[in-house]
Amino acid sequence: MGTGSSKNPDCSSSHGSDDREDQGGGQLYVSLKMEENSYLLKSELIPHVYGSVPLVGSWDPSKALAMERESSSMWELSFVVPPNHETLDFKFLLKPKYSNSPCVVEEGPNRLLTGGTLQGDARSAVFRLSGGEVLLEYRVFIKADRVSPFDLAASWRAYQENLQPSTVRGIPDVSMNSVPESGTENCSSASLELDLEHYVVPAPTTSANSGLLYAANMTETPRSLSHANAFSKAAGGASHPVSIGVPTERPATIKEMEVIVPDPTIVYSSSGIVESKSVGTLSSLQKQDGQRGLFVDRGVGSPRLVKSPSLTTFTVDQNVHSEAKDPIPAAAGAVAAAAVADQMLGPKEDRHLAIVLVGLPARGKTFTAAKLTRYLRWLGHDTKHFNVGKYRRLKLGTNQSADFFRGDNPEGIEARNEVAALAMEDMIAWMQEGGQVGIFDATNSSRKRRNMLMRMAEGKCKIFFLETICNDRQIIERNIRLKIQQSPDYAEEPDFEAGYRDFRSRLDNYEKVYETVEEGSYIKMIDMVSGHGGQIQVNTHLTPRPILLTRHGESRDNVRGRIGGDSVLSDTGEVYAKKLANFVEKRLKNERAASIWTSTLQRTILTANPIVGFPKIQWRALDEINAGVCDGMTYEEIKKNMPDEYESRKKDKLRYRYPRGESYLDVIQRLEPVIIELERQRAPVVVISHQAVLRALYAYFADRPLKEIPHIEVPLHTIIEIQMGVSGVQEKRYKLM
Ligand SMILES: O=P(O)(O)OC[C@H]1O[C@@](CO)(OP(=O)(O)O)[C@@H](O)[C@@H]1O
Repeated sequence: MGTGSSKNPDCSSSHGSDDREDQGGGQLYVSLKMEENSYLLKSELIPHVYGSVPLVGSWDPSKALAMERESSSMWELSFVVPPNHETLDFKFLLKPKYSNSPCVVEEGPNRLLTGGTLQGDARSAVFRLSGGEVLLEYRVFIKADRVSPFDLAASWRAYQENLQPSTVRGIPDVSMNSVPESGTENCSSASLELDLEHYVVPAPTTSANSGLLYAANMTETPRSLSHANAFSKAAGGASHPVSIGVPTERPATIKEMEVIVPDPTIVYSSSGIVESKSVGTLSSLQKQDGQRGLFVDRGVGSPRLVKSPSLTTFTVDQNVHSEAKDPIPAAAGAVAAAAVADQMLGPKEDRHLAIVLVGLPARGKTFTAAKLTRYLRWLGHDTKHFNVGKYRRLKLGTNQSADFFRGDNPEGIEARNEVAALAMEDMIAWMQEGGQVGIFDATNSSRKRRNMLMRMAEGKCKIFFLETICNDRQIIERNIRLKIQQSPDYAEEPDFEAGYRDFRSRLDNYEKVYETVEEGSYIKMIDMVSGHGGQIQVNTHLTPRPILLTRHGESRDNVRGRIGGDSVLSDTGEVYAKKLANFVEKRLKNERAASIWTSTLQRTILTANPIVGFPKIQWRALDEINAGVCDGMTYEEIKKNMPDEYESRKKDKLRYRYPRGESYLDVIQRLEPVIIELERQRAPVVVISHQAVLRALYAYFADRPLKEIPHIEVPLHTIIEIQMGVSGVQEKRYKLM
């Protein structure tokens, strides 16, 4: 039975065993916990699990699965053992958090789980550190339950409370194939070589997708640089002008990035709060109705997302606290801000809005700003990201020490205000040329600075503050370390510790004078990444995870050239479904969790059918654009019988709405909850959907302009892999047939 081949685990080895035997049927849900009994040393050591099956690294310590903190003393990890690995040998090991020193494997024999039963009685895990002198002991709790595939999928955390019974052709909304469908084997490894690279095809090149699609380093560059080629002119004669003639569109380097976690796209923790207040300039908007709320037709299986952030943002702050226990979608701060923007701009496209970020350094402001920019652009608002740090670096250079940021350094304060004012001037100038939403990214940490910005905005644009507050020391610590590694401010600093000390003292200087926002209109994001009392959400978004987008296999209607409909797959489409299953198995074989999302239409469900081992979710929001009265017709028939409709669509495909059907803009709107859920997911997702829908989803990730969406190439039988990482979004295409 199973693999269970017990190699002697050795921390320095990196070979694996994958001698699968297919038993079929079994599905073990394993839950492992480790409890610390003292904090001594342990906070620096992350417990991991590794063992005999590929899922837990095939005895390769570098592929061991990390446990996550469940509470201050408890670590947790749960996973599903694939059906053909009913026997699982494993061990716990400790990996140092920050250094490269070797990991430490627990003492004693391997732990053995056979058919859901734990052999032996080891209730603790003992580790010997520092050459055997220090003994660390953890209590361990191991639980294995045999679950039916359906139970497993249905109990899947993200969807636990959100399922509605399906009325669609008797197919469950959530399902999980535990056994390969008969016939799947025909198209096994033989037809799809192991080397997935063999199937890579170039993505259609656009200015936007040459490698890195969107990242925070694409923020605006001072106009004075692009217009006059001399920054110092517009800078009001401030000291030390830097290089003249830096190209505005110069290629980004990682070091230029201002990417900082925490990532606000992480699931809300129990204590995650979005506070909002609408006063002054926004008050008149409270009267607007909620018709333009963000969440429209969530579709089957979509999460029940409390209530539309666009409504919440207009309530008084306390109301929102009471909602904090609910699973508000991740990125909600950004989404809430987007909703405000959406409401404020409304149908009158000539309005201008400045979203001014506020927060201490290392609180994720730039990350939020970049996300917000992409999201608002996707919604169709002309949006730009102005990063004051970039202005400062271009004007004053990258080597400002912590003293420059002292609250009692008048020259420093003046120079910083000057660059902030310059960025604000640029933003307003851009708005006067038609720009709609400016994201103003700086600490803006004193009331005086914010007053200056409000004065500058008077009569020119509306303004609201988006404050990010994080009280979790661990997260701040991690962000600081990332900052030293990634910020251009420390690019020239070879000594990490020196950089660390300098940034710490910069932070102290900011903390001394920081004033939380109490004026104007604001949204506060408070501890959105962390929680207390066992709810720490670790930002696994730091690890890139793929999103695979594909159309269904060719359908019978595709063969006939008929649009819409709900036909089954053609023979070619069925071959694709098998190849896709094979691809997914290989591409995601090292992932401990992933899910398959389809629409509710047969052609996507059937395409997903041969994929085994992952939960499948149907979303009505992923259904193809509704062609209304044209559903089931060919384009030729529409042209002949409804020439006006045909011409109107040709003229403006983005806005054209099929009679009794939908437009691309409608599709974009109904996809919002899908986007939010995709952002929130920490595991890979395979989205099997349709041409129009995938164009809209792809455009979001690729940051493609709205007007291009209906024309984006999304061919059949091709997988678009989107990699979501801190440094931006990357794309790879595989053509399987
Ligand atoms: O917006 P256009 O370019 O017509 O593309 C959308 C059309 O794509 C089709 C195929 O022609 O999608 P699908 O992949 O779901 O079959 C039609 O059903 C749908 O109406």
